[in-house]
Parts: sequence; structure tokens; C-alpha cells
Amino acid sequence: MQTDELDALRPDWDRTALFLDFDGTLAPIVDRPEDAAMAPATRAAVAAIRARTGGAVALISGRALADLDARTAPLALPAAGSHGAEFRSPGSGAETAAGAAARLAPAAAAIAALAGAEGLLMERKPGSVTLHYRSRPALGGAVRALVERLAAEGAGLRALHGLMVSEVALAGIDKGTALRSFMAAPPFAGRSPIAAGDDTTDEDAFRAARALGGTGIKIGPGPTAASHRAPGIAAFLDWLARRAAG
Ligand SMILES: O=P(O)(O)OC[C@H]1O[C@H](O[C@H]2O[C@H](CO)[C@@H](O)[C@H](O)[C@H]2O)[C@H](O)[C@@H](O)[C@@H]1O
Repeated sequence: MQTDELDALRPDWDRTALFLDFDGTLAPIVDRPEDAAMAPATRAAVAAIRARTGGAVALISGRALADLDARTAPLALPAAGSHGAEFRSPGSGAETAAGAAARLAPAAAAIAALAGAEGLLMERKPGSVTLHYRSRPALGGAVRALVERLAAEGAGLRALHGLMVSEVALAGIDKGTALRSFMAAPPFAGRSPIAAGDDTTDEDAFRAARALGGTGIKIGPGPTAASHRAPGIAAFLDWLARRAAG
């Protein structure tokens, strides 16, 4: 679909809700997930937009919620982690989708076996199991095939493929369901949503935002359902800082 230049997008923060991905959106992509970090200027821009929207800013990430909180502290934003399987709305505690650990356990064991055998990085999150192959891109095909098979074999599971990573996640839950849940209650309800992200997993959020009369911002190249595009994270963060200021 046609995407427009980001410069043309000037949100009225009194009427807008902002949903932000983390890796590749607020923090540059790096080789090791544990090294991903948000710059102080990015944290300040997010805080300023939160104030201007009356609190209608949330994170929607593939990361575990606890990990996300640590990397974005002291913002303590409303957030969905594990691609929506963990959810914390404003002023409430975090919830994880029912039965997540039991549903994911067999897949976690199989993924741990391949990770151990091949020296790949595995992340066990409350709502998904992740296998990274950035350190060994040639294993991408094998990783994707394993994750597809495990998701097909388990009940209520699905395969997710992102940037040098594949995950077994929960079926029926994605970044779009998370965005819709936020939009159903204050301070998000009644506002026009903007969802920003860089990965294929963000497409569900873009579609949900558009269905609610809002828009999506795709960061980087590739097909997208988003209506606007930033050529890369630097351009997106520059836009964010400028829109935070005026
Ligand atoms: O939805 P996001 O907030 O973008 O999270 C998606 C995944 O991000 C992390 O992995 C990605 O970023 C790493 C650090 O830059 C990079 O090394 C890796 O190759 C990327 O796939 C995170 O580790 C995953 O758990 C998230 O699902």
C-alpha cells in the first residue's frame, strides 16, 4: 500500500494515543538483546508526549514486560509484553494470558535443546519462547522450521518470525489485540491511535490502529499496512523529538 512521508504527520496530542514498539523503534537494533538501550533524549521525548496526551502512551513489545520496564525505567508506562500475552493497563497490575506457561512448556524444552546444541540464544518469556539466530544466520531456516513445527503441534500456539528471531507464541493474541485492549479504556478511549514499529510483528498493531481510525508508522523498508514510513530509526526518533517539542 501507499505510505506517506513521516514529516507530514503532525498529531494533535489532545486527541491522539501513541503505541510504541521497543527494539528497532525506541532502541537501535544491536547484536545482543541484553545490550539494547534507549537514549536519554528518547526517554525525554516519550515522557513529554505522555504528558501532552494525558497519559495516553503505551509500549507494545515482543519483550517480556519485566525486561521492558527495566529498559524504559523510570517511565513506568502502560505496556503489553510478549507480543500482547502480558498486559498492564494504567493503574493496574500486570496480567499474563491464562495457561501460558503450561501451553509453552513442551515448545520451550525443544527450543532449549536446539539452542544448547547449536549455541543459539533462547529467551523464555512469560508469553512466548524465543530463539535468536543473529549470531548464526545460516541456521535461520532450521530455526524457522522448528518453530513452525512446534506451533503446529501444540494447542493454542502460533509461530512468529521477526528480525533474526523466531518465537512460539500464543494463538489469538498479538500486538493488535493489545492495542484494541488499551483503546477500550481511559486514557486511550476516544483518541485516535498511532502505532509505531519496525518489524513484521508490528503489522497487527498497524492494522488495528487503522481500523480504529488511526494510523501506523513503519520504520524501515518492507511491505506494510502502515500509512506512514520513516526510512530508519534515526528518522523516527528525530520526528518523535520534534513532535514532542511542538
Ligand atoms: O516488539 P519489539 O519490542 O521490537 O521486540 C521484538 C524482539 O526484540 C528483541 O530482539 C530483537 O532485538 C535485539 C536487540 O536489538 C536483536 O539482537 C534481535 O535480533 C531482534 O530480534 C528481543 O530480544 C525479543 O525478545 C523481542 O521479541
